[in-house]
Amino acid sequence: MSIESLRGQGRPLIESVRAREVLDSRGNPTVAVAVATSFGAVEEAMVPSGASTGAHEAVGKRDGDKKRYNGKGVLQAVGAVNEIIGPALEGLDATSQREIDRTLIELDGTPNKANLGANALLGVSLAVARAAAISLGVPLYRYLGGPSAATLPVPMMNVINGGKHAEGALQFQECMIVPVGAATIADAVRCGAEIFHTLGKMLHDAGHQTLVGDEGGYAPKLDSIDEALALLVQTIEKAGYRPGTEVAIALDAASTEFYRDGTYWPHKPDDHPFDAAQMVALYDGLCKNYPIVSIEDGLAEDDWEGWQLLTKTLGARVQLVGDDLFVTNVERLQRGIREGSGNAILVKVNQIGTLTETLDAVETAHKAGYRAVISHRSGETEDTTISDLAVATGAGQIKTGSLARSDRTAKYNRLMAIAEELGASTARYPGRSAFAALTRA
Ligand SMILES: C=C(OP(=O)(O)O)C(=O)O
Ligand SMILES: [Mg+2]
Repeated sequence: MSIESLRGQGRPLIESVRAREVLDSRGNPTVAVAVATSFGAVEEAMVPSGASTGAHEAVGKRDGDKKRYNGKGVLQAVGAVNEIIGPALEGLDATSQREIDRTLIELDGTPNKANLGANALLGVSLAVARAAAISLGVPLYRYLGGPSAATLPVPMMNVINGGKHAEGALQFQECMIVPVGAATIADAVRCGAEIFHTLGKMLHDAGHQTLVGDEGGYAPKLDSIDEALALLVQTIEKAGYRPGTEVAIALDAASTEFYRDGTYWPHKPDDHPFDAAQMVALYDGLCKNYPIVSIEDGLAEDDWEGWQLLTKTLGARVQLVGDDLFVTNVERLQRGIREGSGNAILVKVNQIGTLTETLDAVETAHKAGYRAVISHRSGETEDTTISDLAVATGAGQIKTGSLARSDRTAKYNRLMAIAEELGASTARYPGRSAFAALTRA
């Protein structure tokens, strides 16, 4: 028997691929895909969706039929999986993820995956990986990351929601707490929950409403980012932690959302406009006054020049994360690396649409000395694949919302389960070192 004929033997083959429509955390429809293998494994993945989406993201397919889910139905994407993608993958080795993702990209045939839909492709790509892992009897993080998958991520927990994720609140989209002083992921989660509840009480006592936004953080009507940050520092102290040393702060300005005609409007729509240099000065001031370790989308998605200035000014001291700027896209990331824009990438699986392209983005970042932060979307599901992905890639950081709403806590709970499975002597929690500058290759 030749080596060729042996290839594939003993491997789990894809027997069926089935998609269906399910609800996400905003009550909008999204795609769920189940993959069955010849080893008897059946695993499902669900696709998230963003609200402050970047212009350069891969495009998920929505039906546009106003009579179903106000035009947001995903039956076309479901049909693409059941009628086109599934039949093309049946019989393939489920462990050949790179070949499968290439097939998905070719079947779609467009640069932004608008033809079959990035939601259709991603659901299949993730479900294949999940089914392959279960078929081989290994957890997903180990299947994807091998023996080096032992680093739990430091979470950036979004406790104050603004921008597009909460009505009438701050322009800045996310104010996050970062438990850099915790010893384990379980300690980090407990610390986050304690601060979250303390914040709720402080907001209530100050007469603010304590309803939560899309990512489970509070959404008080605060006048300025300064007010939000001062409140966070006070809350961290009140909860019994030292701001900066034990719990740091991270921001996602999501500034593309308040960028119009070449200027930024970081305060209120009727306040005065800022140019990029003024925005950089604003961040410089905030970083001097508050223990900020990370700023995401400080400038807009196509303001490459502004990003260079931001990086020159703050890049040695602060993590500068490109979300809408890089959209988990290797080509855009490579431009940023060449030009010195940012020093970290936010990694969202549905921005690019396949697992291997996501892994390539993380690898490209790490090789260039950029950090990678694995991230949820504002519209999520109970799917916890990103928790495994964070451990598999050794990214060291995750952004997955607040300590309320089960679409967010599912990710934290999965991380704690992974840590327990690895065991205390194996699981690493990098703490502050997750934010130390990587050496450039
Ligand atoms: C998670 C985010 O929000 P969305 O999913 O709405 O893009 C983000 O901007 O980082
Ligand atoms: Mg963002």
